[in-house]
Amino acid sequence: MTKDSPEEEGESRAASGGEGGGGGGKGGPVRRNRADDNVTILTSSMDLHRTSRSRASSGTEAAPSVTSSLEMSIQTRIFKIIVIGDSNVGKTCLTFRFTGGSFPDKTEATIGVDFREKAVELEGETIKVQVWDTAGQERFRKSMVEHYYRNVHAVVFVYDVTKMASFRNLQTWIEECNGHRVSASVPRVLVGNKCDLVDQIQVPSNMALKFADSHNMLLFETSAKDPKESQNVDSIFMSLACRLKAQKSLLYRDVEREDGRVRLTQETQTRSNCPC
Ligand SMILES: Nc1nc2c(ncn2[C@@H]2O[C@H](COP(=O)(O)OP(=O)(O)OP(=O)(O)O)[C@@H](O)[C@H]2O)c(=O)[nH]1
Ligand SMILES: [Mg+2]
Repeated sequence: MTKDSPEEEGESRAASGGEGGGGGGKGGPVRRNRADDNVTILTSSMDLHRTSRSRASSGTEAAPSVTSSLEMSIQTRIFKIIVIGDSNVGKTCLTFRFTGGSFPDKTEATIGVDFREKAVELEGETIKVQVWDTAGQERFRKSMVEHYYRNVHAVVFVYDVTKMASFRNLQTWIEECNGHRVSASVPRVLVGNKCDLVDQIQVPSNMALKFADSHNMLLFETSAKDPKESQNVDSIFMSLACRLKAQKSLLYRDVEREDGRVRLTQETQTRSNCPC
């Protein structure tokens, strides 16, 4: 289902793009990273709600309440992560598993985009991971593509391990991503989904790993369906959140009120103490 874009508020608080390189693709065995001990998942939500910042923005009333809302929202950075790939590879199920902790009974082709969000704690900082579950079918995505890539912080490319065509098409998805001026420094990961279908696997791990390495991406082979893989699915998003946190830290130096709206001035600084 297509919903209102949360971009405006995400852009205002999240670190723009990212720096420091993709950082993945170390070679060796397929990464099956487990969530870091320093990571705590606080809450999850299947719908993206308006945040305190945007509510504060609309009012012109008492400054103290605006200030306290801002103080709360300043503490919460948002990382926008988009999930891209062929239709039917399991993008909706993977994002559902991460944000909701379960496998959906039934899914329909995503139209436009579904937003899902989860608050996590990394080294004492609460961060909102905002997942954009995009449509794989061209007819359901063409009017949205610009929005997908705008101010994105990380990209998850998904293929179905039981469908070679979905793996071959990754090149096209990467080209689309590059064509939308997504910086090479924005972290990207590769996910082979549906590993529970062991008898039907068409894409060998070594082939996927080679591809991931050549594009400087980490590879995760997992299953949105298998509950035992739940932590591995979490690791996909948590590893990106860790890297983004390590790359940038936002400082809000100034709060101005302009024409009845609150405007935040932001500054970034590099950090290098990611626990992952
Ligand atoms: N066996 C198995 N089936 C899965 C898995 N993940 C998703 N599926 C199934 O694959 C089908 C497609 O899943 P979706 O998550 O809707 O696929 P999508 O990539 O979001 O598709 P679009 O929205 O059209 O782009 C559904 O029937 C899911 O039940 C998995 O890990 N294992
Ligand atoms: Mg979908």
